[in-house]
Amino acid sequence: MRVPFIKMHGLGNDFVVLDARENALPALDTSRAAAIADRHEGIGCDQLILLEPSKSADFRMRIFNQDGSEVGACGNATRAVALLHGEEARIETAGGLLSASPSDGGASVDMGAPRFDWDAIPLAYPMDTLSMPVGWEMLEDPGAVNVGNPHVIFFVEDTDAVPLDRIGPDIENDPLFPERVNVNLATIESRSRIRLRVWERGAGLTRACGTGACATAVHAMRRKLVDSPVIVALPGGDLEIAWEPGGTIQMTGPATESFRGSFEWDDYA
Ligand SMILES: N[C@H](CCC[C@H](N)C(=O)O)C(=O)O
Repeated sequence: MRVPFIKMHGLGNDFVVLDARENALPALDTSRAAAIADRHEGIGCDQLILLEPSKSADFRMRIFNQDGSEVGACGNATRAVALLHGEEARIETAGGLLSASPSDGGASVDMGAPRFDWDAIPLAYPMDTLSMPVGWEMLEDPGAVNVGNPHVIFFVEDTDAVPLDRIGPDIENDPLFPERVNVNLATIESRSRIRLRVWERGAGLTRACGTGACATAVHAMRRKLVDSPVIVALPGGDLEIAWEPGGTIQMTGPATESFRGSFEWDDYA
């Protein structure tokens, strides 16, 4: 069975998008998702995105990390599929109902309300998620936020001075995080700008992480370190994040279609 795909990215965080809204696809399982996402033997991407019909929204977006794990949110992919859809969209995801408005070269997305309770992150036991009494090597005093997926955020003097490729997997897989976690390293440059590097759950170091930018901005606002809106500067480029306590998170930034192609479904088992 020949299957078309659209290759897209948000600030270099890249996706293979399968659009099954009109024509259903056979069930996509973890191993097939990982095989398609494999950068050496597959098409290659950070996340595989599957669009399907929805009973409660314009369409459903399913998100599979490069390791095949299915997760609840992907900020950069939400902007990409909004651009692909081409008009205002309400999008059903496992992490909640989102609304997106495409603009030229990108999109603005209402990412829903952040959650802070320890069991909403989730953590393995009760803890203050605004200032957690835990640490890994030179990283300490993190915060945790769920924005449809779990994030832990550390403030550091210099994001480039931390060996995130070595420490990231240790934190991602720590038993404190029963569903694993995305690891964010942030430097507060001013009250209107944050520098951010992310080790993503199930994908590793990426050039950008939209939900990481949302979680980090909200955490920095809760600690009264920045104002809203704030620019989050990722290796791949900038996102603008706005939030007020009690409200939902607004994320604005670019999205790009790289190319289109097709592949033989049965080649990826
Ligand atoms: N790795 C994330 C999913 C992708 C998030 C990221 N690519 C974004 O733009 O938000 C997780 O396992 O929760």
